[in-house]
Parts: sequence; C-alpha cells; structure tokens
Amino acid sequence: MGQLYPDDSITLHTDAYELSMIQTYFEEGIQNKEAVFEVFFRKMPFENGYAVFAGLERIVHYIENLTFSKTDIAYLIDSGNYTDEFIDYLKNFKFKGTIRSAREGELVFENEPILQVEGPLADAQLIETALLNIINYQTLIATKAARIRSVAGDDALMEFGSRRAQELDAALWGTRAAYIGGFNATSNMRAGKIFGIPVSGTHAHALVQTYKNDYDAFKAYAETHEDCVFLVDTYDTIKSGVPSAIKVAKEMGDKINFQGVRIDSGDMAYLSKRVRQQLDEAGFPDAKIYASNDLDEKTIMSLKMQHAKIDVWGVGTKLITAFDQPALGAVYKLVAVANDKGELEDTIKLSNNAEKVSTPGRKQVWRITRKDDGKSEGDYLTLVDEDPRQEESLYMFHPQFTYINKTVTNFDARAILQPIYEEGKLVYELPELDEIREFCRQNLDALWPEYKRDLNPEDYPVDLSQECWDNKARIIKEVHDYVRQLKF
Ligand SMILES: Nc1ncnc2c1ncn2[C@@H]1O[C@H](COP(=O)(O)OP(=O)(O)OP(=O)(O)O)[C@@H](O)[C@H]1O
Ligand SMILES: O=P(O)(O)OC[C@H]1O[C@H](OP(=O)(O)OP(=O)(O)O)[C@H](O)[C@@H]1O
Ligand SMILES: O=C(O)c1cccnc1
Repeated sequence: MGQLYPDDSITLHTDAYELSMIQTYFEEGIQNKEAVFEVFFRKMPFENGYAVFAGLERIVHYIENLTFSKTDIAYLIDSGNYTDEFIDYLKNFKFKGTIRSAREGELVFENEPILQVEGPLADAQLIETALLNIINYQTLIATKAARIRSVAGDDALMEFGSRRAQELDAALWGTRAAYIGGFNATSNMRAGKIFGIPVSGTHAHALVQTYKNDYDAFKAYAETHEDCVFLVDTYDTIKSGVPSAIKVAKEMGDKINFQGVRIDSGDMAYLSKRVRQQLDEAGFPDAKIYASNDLDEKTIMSLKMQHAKIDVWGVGTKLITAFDQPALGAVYKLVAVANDKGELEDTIKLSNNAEKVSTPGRKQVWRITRKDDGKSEGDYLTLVDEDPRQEESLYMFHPQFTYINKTVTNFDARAILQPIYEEGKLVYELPELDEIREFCRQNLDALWPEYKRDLNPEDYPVDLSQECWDNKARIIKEVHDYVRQLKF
C-alpha cells in the first residue's frame, strides 16, 4: 500500500484533543495567552528510591523540527474539521515557548516538576503528547538500567533488548537511556552509529545449528573474527560447548584473542562455576563468562548471592520493555495561566485523593545537599521568585504529614530546572552522552544508600516551601468557596 502522505513530520505526533483545544483557543483569540505547564510523575517507578531523568535530547530534536509540513496541512484540510483561518495559523506555526528542564542523568523524584513549559497556550498545549511520550519511556528505561547497575557492581552490562523492544524507536532510544543509567555497551549497531554507544556482541544459536556442532561453528567463526566469545549452550554446555571453545582457542591461539563464552540457559549459578573450572584448568583464567536469558536486577542479585562466576551480563527483554512497570505515568499539568490583564494566575486541579491535587504556580526544584560532604538532604519546591540560596536555614516539612520536618543549615541549593528554550530559542548546549552518563553516576554518589537500595528504599523528601504550601492551601480554599456558592 502506498503512503497517503509521504513524509514523516512529527508535528502531528499529538493527541487530537490538543489540536481541538488549540482550535478553540484560536477561535476565541486566546492562543497566545501566557500559560505554564509542568511535567511530573506521582509514583516512583519500580518502587525505586529515585528515577533517572532521560529524554531531553530527543525533546530538543522534536522542538527543532516542530513545523506543520505540507502533508500535515494537507491531512488536516482533508479531514474537513478546520477553518481556513486556523489552517493558515498552523501553516505559520513556530514554537515560541520557554522550556526549563532537569538535565539528562539528573535524579528526579515523585511529585516534583521535571520539565516546565511557559509560553503561548497553544504552543504549550501542542507539545504535551510528544513530551510525555519521550520522558515517560526514556526515564523509565534509564531508571531500570540504574537499578540493574546497582546490583551488578562493576561488572560489564550489555544491552541486548532490540529484538524485544516495543518497536524500533524504543530499541534505539531505550538503548541510549540504558547507557545513561549505567550500561556499558549495546548490541544495536544503529545506536552505536547514531549515539556513539560502544557496540559489542557474541553470536547466536543459529551459527551452531548451521554447522550442526559446536566445534565446527566456533572454528568457522574464529577464522573470520577476533575477540571471540562463543555461545556454548546450544547442545550441552559442559560436555560439548566449553570443550569445543577451549579446543578452538588452543588451536587458533593469539589469532582470535579468545574473550570467553556465553551461557544462555540452564542453572547459571551451577553452570558458571563448572565452566569457570573448565576454563581455568585449560589455562584460560582470563576468559570471561557471559550470561544472558531473561535477566534483570532480581536474577542478577540472586546469581551473585549464589556466587555465580559470571563476569558480563547481557540484559534484553526485562530492561528494554521495563517489564515489571511498563509505564512511568508522568503527567502534564497547567499550573498558571494569564488573566484578562495578562498577569499569570496560579491554577489547580483538585482531586478527592490528596496526592493527586496538583501544586499551583510556576516552581523551581532545589536540590538541597550538605555543604560539608555533598550528601542529599531532600528536594525543596519553591515558587519562582524564592531563592533558598539566600537563606541561612531551611525549614523542610512533608507536604501532607507536616509533623515530619527538619531545619537544615549549612546547605547548598542547586536549581534542577535549567533553561533549555527561551521564547522559542534554544539556549542549551546538549552535552555529550558520556558526560550525561558520568553526571548520572555522580548524582547517585551524592544520594544516601538508604534511598538507593533495591528493596523498600526510604522515601526521599520532596517538600514545599512555606510560600508554596500556603499558596496551594489558599487556592484550594478559593476553589472550594467557588464550588460551594454555585447554584444550578
Ligand atoms: N541459579 C539461578 N538462580 C536464579 N535464577 C536463575 C538461575 N539460573 C537461571 N536463572 C534464571 O531462571 C530463568 C530460567 O528460565 P527458563 O526456564 O525459561 O530458561 P531455561 O529453561 O534455562 O532456558 P531456555 O531459554 O532454553 O528455555 C531465567 O530468567 C534465568 O535468568
Ligand atoms: O533474554 P533477554 O534478556 O531478552 O536477552 C536477549 C536474548 O536474546 C537472545 O535470545 P534469542 O532466543 O532471541 O536468540 P538466540 O538464538 O541468539 O538465543 C539471547 O540469547 C538472549 O537470550
Ligand atoms: O550479541 C549477543 O550475544 C546478543 C545480541 C542480541 C541478543 N542476544 C544476544
């Protein structure tokens, strides 16, 4: 079937309701009314103590290409749903908003803004879907990768998930997120080409099946490759796979730079110990044992507890699909909108569930750390005109259970939301991927182990300043008063 509209502009990567609302704003003449939206998630993914923010680079690519192409316009005209004036407005559309965001590799927590869009209502509304789409996936995978890294210690971690990912984009950007979260390499060649991620790999069972025995397959592979890792479990790991690998390694010597073997089935604690013994006895103490097969942080931790002799972990499905929690659930909420005089007024979304009540106002997130050792004290949300760096001491209290509180002195406060776009202009230089990965590592170093443990971590404090808390309480009261006096 031919393509109806043969191009791949991503501007229409938006929910129909965004365009419907923009149409209303346009027809009412308020499309340029100033508005502020914030992105946040309500629950830590994987019940982890932190999340690793990722997605900003793709967001920048998206914004840089945000114009309605000829075929986008043709499609909208063909739908018959839009007036000529509205179509003309879209034809000339250019993003004019201001974006502030956490940097990739930054640790982020529940109920705090991780990205903020300020600008014309229509511009901010249009980009909701794509922003959430990008952040929800990439942050999830970077976090999952960091969890896996936390149990793997210094062992090499290889991303093997492309074949299982939810489509090509997920494989590509998921691999990048995994690298940010601490993976060392990927099997995806395209990710190597596009992002410069180290690419490495072994071979599949198909090779052994093609030659019908381990020895012939390994020999053929060795004759055409250096740095060989042989997959030894196709028929019998102990009796055939490893002895064949050893035989080929001895015959070919330095020519193949024998790196090790991969096990992909069976009891990997038992097998890896037996294989280690076989390799050592054959004179290959430096040969590495690779393992793969449905691994995640739980199986890796368990295998480590069983003293499995595994050096390199290949992780696919459970990482790239965020298997145990496939959605982060980040949302995009309006926190302020201009009144008729053009002044921003804070706005709220109420809910019977206290945790779902949004926090009004354009905010900044401050990471509070101890001056002496750089360790984390918590995050402190303020309205934009507050600056905790001017304060001698900070009173930090839980936003719901206010009796949980502390006063912090001798602290540093670092602003998490950084300027990325100012009135449509990119003002941020995208860092190199390795810098992002290192930034993530440093951020994790600053976090207390209590927040980093895999199981039942402590809740990291995300507190509101007194001003922010009072503002929220005042607006909740105003809305309640308004609803109470309604008569229909
Ligand atoms: N010693 C071990 N302790 C805990 N988990 C292990 C251990 N050895 C293997 N596993 C894990 O147990 C699961 C075994 O899955 P499964 O039964 O599908 O594999 P298999 O039968 O060995 O291999 P195949 O892929 O050929 O079906 C995998 O997730 C693997 O990572
Ligand atoms: O288990 P995952 O964490 O998803 O890791 C990726 C899996 O992909 C490959 O298996 P597959 O059966 O697709 O091909 P193979 O014949 O090479 O084993 C590899 O052997 C791993 O088992
Ligand atoms: O290189 C490998 O061993 C590999 C690559 C993709 C999936 N599984 C294994």
